[in-house]
Amino acid sequence: MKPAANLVLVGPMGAGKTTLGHALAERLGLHLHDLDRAVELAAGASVADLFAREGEAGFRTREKAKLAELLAGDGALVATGGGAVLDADNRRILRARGFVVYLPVDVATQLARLAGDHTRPLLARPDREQVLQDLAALRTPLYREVADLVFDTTGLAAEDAAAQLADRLATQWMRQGATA
Ligand SMILES: Nc1ncnc2c1ncn2[C@@H]1O[C@H](COP(=O)(O)OP(=O)(O)OP(=O)(O)O)[C@@H](O)[C@H]1O
Ligand SMILES: O=C(O)C1=C[C@@H](O)[C@@H](O)[C@H](O)C1
Ligand SMILES: [Mg+2]
Repeated sequence: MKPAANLVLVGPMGAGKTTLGHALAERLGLHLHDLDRAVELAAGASVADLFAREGEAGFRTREKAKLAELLAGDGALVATGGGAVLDADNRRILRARGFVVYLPVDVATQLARLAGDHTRPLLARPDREQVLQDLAALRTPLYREVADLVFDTTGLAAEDAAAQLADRLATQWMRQGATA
């Protein structure tokens, strides 16, 4: 088993990485580093503004730099953005520096959860269902490639999911020696 480093949540938009991440942080007594939020704070601009100003490529460059920064030390809890796994260097660093939990979610659930959302530029179009299906086809293998644990939250409220995930981590991630 790889040595304990950082605990990282990956998965599609609306999987609950940020929401579950906050609930998990409270349970584990850790601070949640939300990658999207960290990029926004460093740039002084929202994800949507960065996409508009710099294109997706500009956002991905910022996301990559911030992910490397967050995973440079040990013991951090990080919620990534849905596209962080696209970059091969990111996947390498996730595997090397993180105990990675993949939160899968189906497209119908994503559509329902993100119905009123205007903060995710990739969904700022009418054919959201098709977009989410195309993203899933491309990205599901990448989430699987980096995952140490697949944790299905279907039917669970975020708080209950956090409680169950904390139990699973107690027998897996934390027993490897991570400080939580
Ligand atoms: N387990 C859950 N049950 C019900 N609703 C949830 C659950 N997890 C998240 N949600 C809701 O889904 C929406 C999106 O969740 P969240 O922002 O945590 O997704 P995310 O995985 O961080 O997405 P992104 O990749 O875009 O950052 C929020 O409104 C949140 O309240
Ligand atoms: O799935 C994605 O590519 C994205 C997810 C969000 O977390 C943000 O990082 C941004 O909206 C792009
Ligand atoms: Mg998020």
